[in-house]
Amino acid sequence: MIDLQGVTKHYPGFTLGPLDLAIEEGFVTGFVGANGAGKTTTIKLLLRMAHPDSGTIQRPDMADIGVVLDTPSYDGDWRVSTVGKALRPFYPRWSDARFQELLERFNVPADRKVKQLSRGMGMKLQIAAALAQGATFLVLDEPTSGLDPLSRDELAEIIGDFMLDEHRTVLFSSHITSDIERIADYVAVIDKGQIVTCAEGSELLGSYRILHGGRTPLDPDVAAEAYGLRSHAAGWDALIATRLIGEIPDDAVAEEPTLDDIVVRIAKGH
Ligand SMILES: Nc1ncnc2c1ncn2[C@@H]1O[C@H](COP(=O)(O)OP(=O)(O)OP(=O)(O)O)[C@@H](O)[C@H]1O
Repeated sequence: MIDLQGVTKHYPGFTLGPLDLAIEEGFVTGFVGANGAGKTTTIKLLLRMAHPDSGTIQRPDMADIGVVLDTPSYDGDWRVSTVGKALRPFYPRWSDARFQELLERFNVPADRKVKQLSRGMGMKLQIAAALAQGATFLVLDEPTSGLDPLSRDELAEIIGDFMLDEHRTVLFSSHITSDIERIADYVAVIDKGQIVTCAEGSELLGSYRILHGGRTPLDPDVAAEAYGLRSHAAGWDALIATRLIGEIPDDAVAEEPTLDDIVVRIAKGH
């Protein structure tokens, strides 16, 4: 349903792609990468907020895509109730009753101005709008940044409810990898404009190891492919693809990385 093939986008000093990314229908895909890796650019291309220089993008109709950004893009002087009225004409399946019901459930005051909403309320307003619109594909760009643990927990619950219908799909970018680990079925890792991997969560963690070595140096061929190799007084450590790890030296130990380890070491490069 959502498929990017050979997509590129050039900005001065940054190139996204060529990028291939398939987002599985019926699942939540988490999108992670360091600052400036290309997450928002990819999301903008998906949402037609930017045009690719090349490649093809298959996505649902815009009426089926619900968008949640870190801050709402509505006019700050609109009242929450005005947001519903303003969006209604653009979405054939829009439901005022559903919008009202969700605002009440999320405790978002209908008479409050958008600019007066807290971060958590702004996020919930956007979700209420996306669900009232009848979206089947939710795209969330950094929705949990600046949110307290309670609001992040509520978002996880809302996404869980949304996913009860097997034809619904979510793409969710975040720097808070614990949120990604909790919510996402698949995780796509982007680095310097390239998708490094996209895999089911536990498969992703299983496909890398943090190797802590002692005095025996890392095999040079493996070292060339290792990420974030660090030398220190007691030896070295690095993130290495599990398939590349042959014989582990006697004085080395392999441990399963966290998603943070993977993002950080990949960003440090070979
Ligand atoms: N409109 C633009 N004009 C020029 N450069 C841009 C534009 N939009 C993004 N970039 C550049 O593209 C690169 C990727 O930015 P992008 O916002 O996609 O990264 P990101 O992974 O979302 O980062 P962050 O986690 O910090 O939000 C950055 O170097 C950024 O400066």
